[in-house]
Amino acid sequence: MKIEQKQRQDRFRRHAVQVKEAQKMIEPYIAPLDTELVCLEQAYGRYLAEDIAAAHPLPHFRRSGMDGFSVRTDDIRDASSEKPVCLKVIENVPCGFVPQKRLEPGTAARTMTGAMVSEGADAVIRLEMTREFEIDGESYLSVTRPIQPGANVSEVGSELHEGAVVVTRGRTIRSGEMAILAEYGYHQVQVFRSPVVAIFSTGAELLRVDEPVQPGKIRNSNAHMLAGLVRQAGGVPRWLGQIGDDVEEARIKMTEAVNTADLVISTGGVSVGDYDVLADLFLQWEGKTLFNKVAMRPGSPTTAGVLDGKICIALSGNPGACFVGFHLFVRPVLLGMQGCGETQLPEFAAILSETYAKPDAYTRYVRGRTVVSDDGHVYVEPVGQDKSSVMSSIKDSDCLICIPPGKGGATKGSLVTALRLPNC
Ligand SMILES: Nc1nc2c(c(=O)[nH]1)N[C@H]1C(S)=C(S)[C@@H](COP(=O)(O)OP(=O)(O)OC[C@H]3O[C@@H](n4cnc5c(N)ncnc54)[C@H](O)[C@@H]3O)O[C@H]1N2
Ligand code: MOO
Ligand SMILES: [Mg+2]
Repeated sequence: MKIEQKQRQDRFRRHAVQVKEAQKMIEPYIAPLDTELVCLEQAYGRYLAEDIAAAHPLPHFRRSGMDGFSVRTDDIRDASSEKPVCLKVIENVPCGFVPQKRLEPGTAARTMTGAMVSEGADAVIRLEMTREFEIDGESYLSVTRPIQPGANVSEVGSELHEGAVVVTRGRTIRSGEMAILAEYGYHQVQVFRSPVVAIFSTGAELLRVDEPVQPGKIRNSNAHMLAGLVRQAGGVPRWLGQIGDDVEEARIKMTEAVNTADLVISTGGVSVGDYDVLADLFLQWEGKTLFNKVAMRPGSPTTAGVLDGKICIALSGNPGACFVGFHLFVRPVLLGMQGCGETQLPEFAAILSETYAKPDAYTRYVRGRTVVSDDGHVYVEPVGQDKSSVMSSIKDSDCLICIPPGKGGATKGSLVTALRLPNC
């Protein structure tokens, strides 16, 4: 039998692994990258490489929650409109200042929101609940009702106690984390290095974006979609260009990719067609092929392997399949390389808003949109054309609806599982 013929038969003879099984096959090769120190301004979107513990309690002083007066609630326990209580104002405490005097019975201090509550005080009464007046150049206030001890005072450590772990290693730094890091004085922070992801595309039909459209040819949309998806997952895309349908060219490109990146993704050429050169490469390369078929649609010919310790994921050329394959297989690797524990897309249960009749032997990941009804029920609806070759509906999806394998598809009103897509 000629080599070529044998190869073709090998290409047809594929064992489809389940999605979870395929993910597990990649897992042993995922390792967190080294770490680096970046300044806080550059830290947004990066993944923390250290636990952040509260170096001091928060707040670290007794803080007023209102513009008002620090008072001793005992002093005003019996205050009423008929019998107002008068307190002498002994000092004025703006934000950022330390009160100089302790409150003795019958006194109060003017204390603004965010300022330190005076010693001896156990509450802050709001300005609106008091009437101020002067006698002989001295300030007083009159109070006509009592307030609860602790009112409008944030006690030391009431938000965070000293030593509490506030942000854990592997967490993405977003606005809330930025705030905590700033509060605790992290002008620099240790983060995981961003994985460099080599991307190359195969296909003689591919045009660059700046080339005029030609009969039979298409512009390379996958490469740009993937660059966006890689960025979204914290990676740095490294575009290695597009190659024709030549297995030797693919071999050279794969070697270059492995030598210059932490992770490799390619698009196209993984099915059983005459020019599916990546499929051929994975049958005769020096690397270890992990799987070359997954029991899913779109993206069943998605292939993965390891070369020189680097994970190489060959995504399908069909844009819908490329998109789904990225989320199920590439994104978890990228997140794992950045120390993130939660690498899979979050699952949620929802009601299918219309029947999805297309049956399949494999699980389908249908591009969908989430809608919350007025009565609070969560629905998911397919976002229009769902063929693997359709690209234009990708932008409208915020989830992937999982349609289980079987003859019937899934009917309107049935409960389905969906995977939440990150903001792509
Ligand atoms: N006889 C069979 N044919 C096909 C099978 C099969 O089992 N038996 N599987 C089908 C399935 S499922 C899929 S998915 C596709 C997979 O195709 P490939 O991954 O080999 O991708 P290509 O053949 O290179 O291209 C497919 C399609 O996608 C377009 N494409 C390719 N690259 C890009 C790009 N960078 N940007 C935009 N569009 C791209 C390409 O022009 C083709 O139209 O195979 C089925 N066939
Ligand atoms: O598995 Mo393919 O991606 O359905 O079309
Ligand atoms: Mg093909």
